Amino acid sequence: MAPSATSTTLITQRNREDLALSKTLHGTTFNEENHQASFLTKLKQKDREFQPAVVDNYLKNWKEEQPENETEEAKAERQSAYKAVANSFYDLATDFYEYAWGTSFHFCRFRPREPFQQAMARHEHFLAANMGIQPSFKVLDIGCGVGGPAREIGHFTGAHITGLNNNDYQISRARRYAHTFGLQDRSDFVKGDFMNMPLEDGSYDACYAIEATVHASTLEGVYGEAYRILKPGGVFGCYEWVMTDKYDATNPEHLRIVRGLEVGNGVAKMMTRKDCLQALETVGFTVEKHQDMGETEDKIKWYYPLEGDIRQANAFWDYLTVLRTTTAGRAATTYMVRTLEALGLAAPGSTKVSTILQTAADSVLEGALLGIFTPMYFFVARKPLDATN
Ligand SMILES: CC(C)=CCC[C@@H](C)[C@H]1CC[C@H]2C3=C(CC[C@]12C)[C@@]1(C)CC[C@H](O)C[C@@H]1CC3
Repeated sequence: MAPSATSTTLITQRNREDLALSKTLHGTTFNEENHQASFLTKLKQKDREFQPAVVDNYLKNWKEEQPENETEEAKAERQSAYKAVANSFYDLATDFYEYAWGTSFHFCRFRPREPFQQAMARHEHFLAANMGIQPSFKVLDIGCGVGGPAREIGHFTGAHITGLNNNDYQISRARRYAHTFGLQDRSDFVKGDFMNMPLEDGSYDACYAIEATVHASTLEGVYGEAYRILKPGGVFGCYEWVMTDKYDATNPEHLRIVRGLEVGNGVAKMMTRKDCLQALETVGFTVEKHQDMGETEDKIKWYYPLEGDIRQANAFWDYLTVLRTTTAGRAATTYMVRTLEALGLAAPGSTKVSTILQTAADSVLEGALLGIFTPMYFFVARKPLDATN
């Protein structure tokens, strides 16, 4: 069902509030003329009172220190706050991501001697090719970040891409990048909640999500919306963040890693591989392909930039990427941010953000090394041709 008139008014009202909050936090860095500002300028320009409040509010979503002591009620409360969790996380983390990683916020596989940006693009092409995206297609990118994958897949396939995102700061950046890179005529960006998409039933030929639907409160909710907006016969492709079958929900060590994945990445609840396949089936998709792309014989593992194996870097820019993302590089960033904050050259709260991101990297790496986590559970699913909706 498309949203009713009352819910549309409510959505418009919330969107205005979100935008006002985002503009307050980012200060002048939200403005068009500061789009290209350096990371250091962005750290300095954030609102000095508002940023620490956003950080503290974000962390309050995990009140109980020991994950095994957390009540079902507390977990449910966080799940229902999924929107605020993800929105405040990306308000805080986006500048750090762009500084260290680029404009495509996901992991990828690597071939020997393959430069980082090329590998990232190949990962996006792999998804688009497996989905069979054609130039005539109308495609939705669910949780589009600042639009890196939408631009790459748009150029690669020739299709029209709509990016859907609930974070105003990221949407404004995605729109400006689309202009800079000449894709403004074949892309647009819509502000909205992917659990309640402001889009018509049966209006897209294809949709995809790259490491984004993990921010939903339930996978049935977001996959159900993907199903609704697709035309009969439409295709949904995804790289999903999930806990693998090796994950044991009674193991305190595993629970600690899950907690790190959640706090460090703006995730209200990590789901399992089984939850993912079950949700696709429940909402009516036919699963055509599914595979953990992280569990391969690849010589160079997808997590190498976080692990810090600088020998795998292949291009000049890769050395800079790896230097920023390794354990030492991450610690150096936090040290730099702490010093800048003490000198008044970075807004208060910046060091806490850097520390939250350290937790992200540590838990991603620990989960990967134990084989209990993958950020690239790949699937292609189809809405049946005879679906009535
Ligand atoms: C959050 C989700 C669902 C997906 C994003 C995946 C990755 C792009 C990020 C996961 C961990 C992130 C970290 C950084 C960049 C983006 C990620 C790799 C940093 C390297 C950014 C700079 C900080 O100083 C350290 C961060 C570590 C974690």
